[in-house]
Amino acid sequence: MADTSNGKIPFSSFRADKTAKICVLGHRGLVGSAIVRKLREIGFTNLLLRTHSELDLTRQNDVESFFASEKPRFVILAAAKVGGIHANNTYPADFIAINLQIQTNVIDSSYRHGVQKLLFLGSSCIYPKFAPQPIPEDALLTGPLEPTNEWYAVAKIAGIKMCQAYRIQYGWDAISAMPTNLYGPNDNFHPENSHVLPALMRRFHEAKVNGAKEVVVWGTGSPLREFLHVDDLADAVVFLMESYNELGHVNVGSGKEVTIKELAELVKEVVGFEGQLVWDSSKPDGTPRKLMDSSKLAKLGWTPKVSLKDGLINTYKWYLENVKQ
Ligand SMILES: NC(=O)C1=CN([C@@H]2O[C@H](COP(=O)(O)OP(=O)(O)OC[C@H]3O[C@@H](n4cnc5c(N)ncnc54)[C@H](OP(=O)(O)O)[C@@H]3O)[C@@H](O)[C@H]2O)C=CC1
Ligand SMILES: C[C@H]1O[C@H](OP(=O)(O)OP(=O)(O)OC[C@H]2O[C@@H](n3cnc4c(=O)[nH]c(N)nc43)[C@H](O)[C@@H]2O)[C@@H](O)[C@@H](O)C1=O
Repeated sequence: MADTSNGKIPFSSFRADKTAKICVLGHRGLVGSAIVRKLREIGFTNLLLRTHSELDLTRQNDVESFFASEKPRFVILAAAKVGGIHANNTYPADFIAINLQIQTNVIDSSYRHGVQKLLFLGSSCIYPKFAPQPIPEDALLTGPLEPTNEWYAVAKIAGIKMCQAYRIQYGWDAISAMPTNLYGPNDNFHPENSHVLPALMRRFHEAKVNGAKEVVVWGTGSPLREFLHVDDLADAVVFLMESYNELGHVNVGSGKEVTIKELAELVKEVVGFEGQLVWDSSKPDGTPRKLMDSSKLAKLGWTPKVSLKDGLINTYKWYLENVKQ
């Protein structure tokens, strides 16, 4: 593996010691659970995990005591207040305050208690609403944000900047990954507060079971979105922990985009719903397009594996086995 260090922080292998204590925060969520699966699959044996009720990451003193006593070597921060367009638009205070609290507490305590490397997860919504497409990393802070998720985006931008500031001031190895829209096992299938893909999977499934003739889909169907299976994201996170230790954040996308209408048709087919789609244009479309430029990650040597069709089939199987009543 090539030495990708920036010359300031010594580069050391993440995979070398499978007994290293790795703290994955948010391990029961979509992303955290996939990262735990991946780490276990490649042989890590000393994972440090806490549920939200065991450790509320918004509580500074509790986070401080946790890091002081546990002293993990690596931290992957996948705990956050997360939701789809409706949740982001309806609970702006929660999205900015909870995310700022969690990430500030975790990043600062990790640094002060000797964590060797931390990975922070942002989101493609950090970029301006009308960023150039595909969106390169340096489009950050070049224009106004999409209003439906600006509160969450501002918190995530602060997280990236905090990692950069600690690297610059203290020479500490904190890196940030920016995933595109994700989906897979352990997603949130809430009817209103979830993201589009799990929301539609549940709605089409319930319509099929109940013999409904129509399913309502939000917005106009014209926005374009890029989807990445969460197992690919987990693989990319491990790859970045192993091979990246520079200042700039890194986009993680599939490179493939679909309109919401195309996505709805695909989910409908996978679920086997045979009725009609009805578009509710009173609901927001959000940003018109957000395809990320993931060439930086590709040049480092990582590419995704799971196609959207296969990922949908795998996720619906998981849904049938784990979620439906
Ligand atoms: N889902 C997506 O499409 C995308 C996600 N991301 C990023 O990936 C990360 C993980 O997202 P995702 O897995 O989808 O989110 P989930 O909502 O599935 O999981 C979030 C996890 O964080 C935990 N959590 C929330 N608040 C607290 C708290 N105060 N203290 C302790 N734990 C807490 C949750 O526990 P509990 O449920 O018990 O509250 C849950 O386990 C986030 O940073 C998100 O921004 C980035 C791009 C796209
Ligand atoms: C990951 C990302 O997720 C959010 O941004 P978003 O991409 O707009 O996310 P979304 O999945 O909620 O919607 C995508 C599109 O799909 C349409 N849509 C149709 N029908 C449903 C539906 O039933 N539910 C939802 N949620 N959307 C629907 C919806 O109107 C929109 O046009 C941000 O929170 C942001 O913070 C963020 O990081």
